[in-house]
Amino acid sequence: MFAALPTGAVADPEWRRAEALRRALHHHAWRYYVLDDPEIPDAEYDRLFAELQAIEARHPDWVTPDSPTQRVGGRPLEGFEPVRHTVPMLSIRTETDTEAGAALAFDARIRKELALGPDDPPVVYVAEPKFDGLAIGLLYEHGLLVRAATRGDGETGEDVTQNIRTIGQIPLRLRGAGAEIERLEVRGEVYMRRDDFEALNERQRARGDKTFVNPRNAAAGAVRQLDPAVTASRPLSFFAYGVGEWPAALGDGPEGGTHWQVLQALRDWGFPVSDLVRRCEGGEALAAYHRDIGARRDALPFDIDGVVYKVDRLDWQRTLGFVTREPRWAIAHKFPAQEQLTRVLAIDVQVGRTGKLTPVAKLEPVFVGGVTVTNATLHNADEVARKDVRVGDTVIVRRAGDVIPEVVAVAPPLPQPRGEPFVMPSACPVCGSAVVREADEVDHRCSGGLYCPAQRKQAILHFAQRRAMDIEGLGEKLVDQLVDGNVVRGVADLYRLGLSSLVGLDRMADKSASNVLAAIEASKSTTLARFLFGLGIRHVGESTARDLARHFGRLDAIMDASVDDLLRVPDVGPVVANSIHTFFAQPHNREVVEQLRASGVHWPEHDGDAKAEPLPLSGKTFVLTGTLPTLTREEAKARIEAAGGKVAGSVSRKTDWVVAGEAAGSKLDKARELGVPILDEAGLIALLDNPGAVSPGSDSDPG
Ligand SMILES: NC(=O)c1ccc[n+]([C@@H]2O[C@H](COP(=O)([O-])OP(=O)(O)OC[C@H]3O[C@@H](n4cnc5c(N)ncnc54)[C@H](O)[C@@H]3O)[C@@H](O)[C@H]2O)c1
Ligand SMILES: [Zn+2]
Repeated sequence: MFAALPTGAVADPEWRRAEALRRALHHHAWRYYVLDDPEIPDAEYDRLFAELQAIEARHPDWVTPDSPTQRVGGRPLEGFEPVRHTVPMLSIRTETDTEAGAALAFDARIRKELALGPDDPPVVYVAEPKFDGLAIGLLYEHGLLVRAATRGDGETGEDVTQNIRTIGQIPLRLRGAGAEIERLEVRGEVYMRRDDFEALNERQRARGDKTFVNPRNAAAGAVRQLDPAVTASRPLSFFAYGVGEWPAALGDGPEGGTHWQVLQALRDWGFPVSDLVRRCEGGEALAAYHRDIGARRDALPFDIDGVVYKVDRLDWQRTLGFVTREPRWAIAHKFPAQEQLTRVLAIDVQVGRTGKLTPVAKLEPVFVGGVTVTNATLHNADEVARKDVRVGDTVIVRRAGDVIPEVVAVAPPLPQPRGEPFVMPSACPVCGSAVVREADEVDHRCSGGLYCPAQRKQAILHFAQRRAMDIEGLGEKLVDQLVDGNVVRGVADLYRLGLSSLVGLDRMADKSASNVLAAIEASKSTTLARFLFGLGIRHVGESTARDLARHFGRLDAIMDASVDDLLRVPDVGPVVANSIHTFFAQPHNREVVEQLRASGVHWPEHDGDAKAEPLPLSGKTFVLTGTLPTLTREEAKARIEAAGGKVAGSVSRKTDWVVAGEAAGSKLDKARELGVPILDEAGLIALLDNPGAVSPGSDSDPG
């Protein structure tokens, strides 16, 4: 026999859809509330939630008690002590319609529920930003913070007191009259400012760690840490917006008491209360508030996802009461979402003014944070690999405030088969020069600094600056015009400029044009150090340029120097040496240098310090121990130093020779242990007389 066929609701495709939605919403609520690591943007979650609500509204008998529409938040995490809320911490009914009409509809509903007639005065509301963070209940006894709890599932939260104590904006002791209240529970939002969030992610990125999706999840994750030291290391902020239990000491709440008074009291007691909160009379005023805050949203230092309207009179709040998971006297009126799903059409690489390569996702156009976005940054190659973003994937794009849109994560399901993993090109997509990535750096860079069109403006400004070629009058505005008008394509073109190409440019009279030309002409006579610095080779600042000029004396010697040759310059390490070598290995950079020389740029050259005969033992370190048969310590030291060597006090791996005499002690043992060559006096004299003959390794052990 077959099992009975499903009948009634179970066979209904809409019932099956509701089941699927419940399953999906449970999964995403778990990722969001329990793990602080959502897989889909809030807007997507809200869309699924609204769809389920609509089905449940048509079929009230299908509503299950565990339906996400009937519950608040998520289960508390194990590892925290559970805290039962005396007054439940609820959700707020969300109005996703971002048009002003939603405010009017809320006002109309409140008037109806309060049975107000057309002749009654407008209802007074308090309108507040809806901070995008994590709700916290703070319990104070006799003015002292005794417990802090998360919302959890609304009934039971997590005890996060130790973590909350690390947040400077949360008072540990209340001020003024607050100190006298026997028991007070303050509600508010822990959040992370946008700049703090960007800086935190920047640090994560630099360390090669996973970045946070948005400030809300970073804040929630920081509060729900088992180790308070981790919380303390994350920059968290706080706004208070209400009280749970109305303090018994204040009576039953003043007759005619208002939410506005509560906020003022919270301020007096030492809590940060947003100065964006307003009293509004009637629905039109709420709609105006929504528009006003919406227009200022991008400029705020923190994320908000909407505004909250609350009936001001506390007695009316009590009259209106609650439904399952939300109060009837408040509503959240949303703004356009700052995160959306879209598809990656391609991953391009952009070259910045300083040669930095940035992978950028080309997106299917998507409306996010109030604008249509078609490009979003992926920061660097490591970041693309860490997030594993590939062409064809669906991703979460975030655009908040003035921060450039960013791909924050790949969203499941992944397409099958997937695209190829992204690889950084080895040649600059703009100029074809070699792309390099230095040790300990996350960024890839184009090495064609002098030639690369992406870096033209920067290169010319650097070249012309006072400390380099000193071309007075060639500032940013003029360079912009010259490059944008295609009059100048690189530094070499400066020496081909004539009066006709300058006159007629914005703010270029005959006089200033001839001044600039004269300055360009005068710059032809320069020094090798200035010229080198002006080339804009990465890591070659003024002082390195001077060292290079002194050491090599001639430009050709520097251009042809090997990395080893470059390493002989004092203070030049491997990173700098490689950077110089790579720069001159680019044929295009060399061409520009030739063009500059051909236009008459010149400087005095000399043979360079490098060519002077080096002392035979320069760079060698000796350690003396024991009594030598004929030479005193001082004599031995003087003779070593005259040959360019150094005498050190203790033996290390950097020691080239130990010179040991009678009664040599621990230094000799150390030399043996490290395998440092050992000389007796005769060996030392032989070495001083003929440094080439004895090399480290051929030791003559006196013992
Ligand atoms: N991306 C996902 O997978 C996912 C999953 C679950 C939930 N969510 C998101 O979570 C939100 C739903 O959350 P909710 O039901 O927890 O409630 P809610 O965030 O919509 O509203 C209640 C909360 O608002 C906060 N709040 C901020 N400012 C306030 C103010 N001035 N006054 C009072 N409260 C204020 C409080 O923390 C309170 O707990 C939705 O935005 C939803 O998209 C996303
Ligand atoms: Zn380039």
